[in-house]
Amino acid sequence: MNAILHQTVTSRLRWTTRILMLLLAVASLLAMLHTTQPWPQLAAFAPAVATIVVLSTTTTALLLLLQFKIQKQFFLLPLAGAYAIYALAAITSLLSMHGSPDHANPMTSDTMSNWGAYWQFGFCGFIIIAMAFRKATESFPQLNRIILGKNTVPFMLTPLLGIIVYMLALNAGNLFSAIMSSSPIVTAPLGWGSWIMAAATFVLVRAFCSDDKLVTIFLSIAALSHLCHVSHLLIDNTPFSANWYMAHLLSLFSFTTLLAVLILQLSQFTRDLADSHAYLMEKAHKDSLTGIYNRGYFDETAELEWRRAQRNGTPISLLMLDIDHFKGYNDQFGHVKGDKCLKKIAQALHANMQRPGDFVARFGGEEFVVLLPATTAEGCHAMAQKLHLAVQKLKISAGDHRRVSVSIGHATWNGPYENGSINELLSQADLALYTAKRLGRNRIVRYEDLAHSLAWSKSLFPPGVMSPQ
Ligand SMILES: Nc1nc2c(ncn2[C@@H]2O[C@H](COP(=O)(O)OP(=O)(O)OP(=O)(O)O)[C@@H](O)[C@H]2O)c(=O)[nH]1
Repeated sequence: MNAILHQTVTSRLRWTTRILMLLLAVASLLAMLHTTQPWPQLAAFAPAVATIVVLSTTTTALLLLLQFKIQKQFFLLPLAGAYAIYALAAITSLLSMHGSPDHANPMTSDTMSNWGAYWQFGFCGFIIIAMAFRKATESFPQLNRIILGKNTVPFMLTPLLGIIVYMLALNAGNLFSAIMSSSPIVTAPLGWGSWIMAAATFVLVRAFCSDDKLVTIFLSIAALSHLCHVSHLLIDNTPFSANWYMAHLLSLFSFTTLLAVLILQLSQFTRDLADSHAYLMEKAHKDSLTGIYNRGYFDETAELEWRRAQRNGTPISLLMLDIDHFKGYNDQFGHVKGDKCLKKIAQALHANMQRPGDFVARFGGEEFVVLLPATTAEGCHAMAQKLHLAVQKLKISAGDHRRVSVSIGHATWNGPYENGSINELLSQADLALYTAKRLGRNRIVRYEDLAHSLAWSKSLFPPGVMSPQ
């Protein structure tokens, strides 16, 4: 399957992304010029943004984990960790909103909460780790195999352990109140530390992975949006100011860009999977030479149709066709022409299947089987005549002014179903075919006629050979 994330982007997309990043930076700078300008107060804005961030980061983390499982690329794991950390932080932020929009943010106006600093550092830290792994595995792809071994589980637990230890240390063992605490504890230095971390993340994403892969491009946009977001929060976080709104909008942007690509990737995976499934089903059910259904498909479907007929109490018919003197044809014209002849006959038979449920399959060698659900013996006989004629109409020369012909035997089951099986019906049709061959070929024999002529059948079938009832 083609992984969109690792696809090289077209130069048009590369330039579009560069222009988009430039616009993002310019818009951010312009907004900074109107930092304190008050905007209409939308009380629901901050909770709405926090909710969207929770949903998008959680989904992104889950999709990245899914990608990791499919692609076995180790860097996707810390990347998922980065988004998981942000999801956790956004949930905390959402839970701690007590009517004041201040609490929607990791950083308050002039200070920054411990928790906010933790998530800013965690998010950026994990992205840097992911990029470092990506760079390393580019040069040493075998690293993926080593890392994906037994060490994966402890590695996955590390961020979780870090969060727990941090909370315990912070709040003397009271985990829940540590999560809910939004009181500004740490002052400006952590805010600046956070900004430096965001700036370093952007620079490293660009420097570590200056390739043109889709994942790099979108991570660059996400990292730049995040840097602008942190910058806005740091300058001024007065609720409902232009700056405050901009910071929130940027946070949305930074978390939805990668999500959009991941959703695109998922839809492509689903499409590829459906295509592969359809291709494999086709391969598994079709005969490679003639293109019609194979024996495996017949066995599966005939059993189902038998049970359906049993449930509905309707008749079911079966025809067996065999090309006459095909060995002689092969010997005379060669196997390549023999194959062509088989193909022509198979296609002619297939073209005459008109009712839904009717189908022809290659039973093996130069033998075909036709299943006719809900068809009486008379209907089946009419179908046999039609197929016999269809082969005659092909006018395939068998040499010496002869044409290739087929022998047909058919049988119909009218019940009681509990005393029979599809295999028994198959044996009856086979017996009728055998009789057609014994009687001189190029003809149709119905099993029901055999069954009514017991004396005849006894002479035809010596002891030990299955005879009609
Ligand atoms: N060209 C070709 N020949 C095949 C294929 N499958 C089976 N055959 C040939 O079909 C012939 C079947 O021969 P037999 O079973 O003796 O039957 P027949 O010569 O048709 O004689 P009757 O059925 O009694 O009329 C053999 O020569 C097989 O090699 C195939 O896929 N391609």
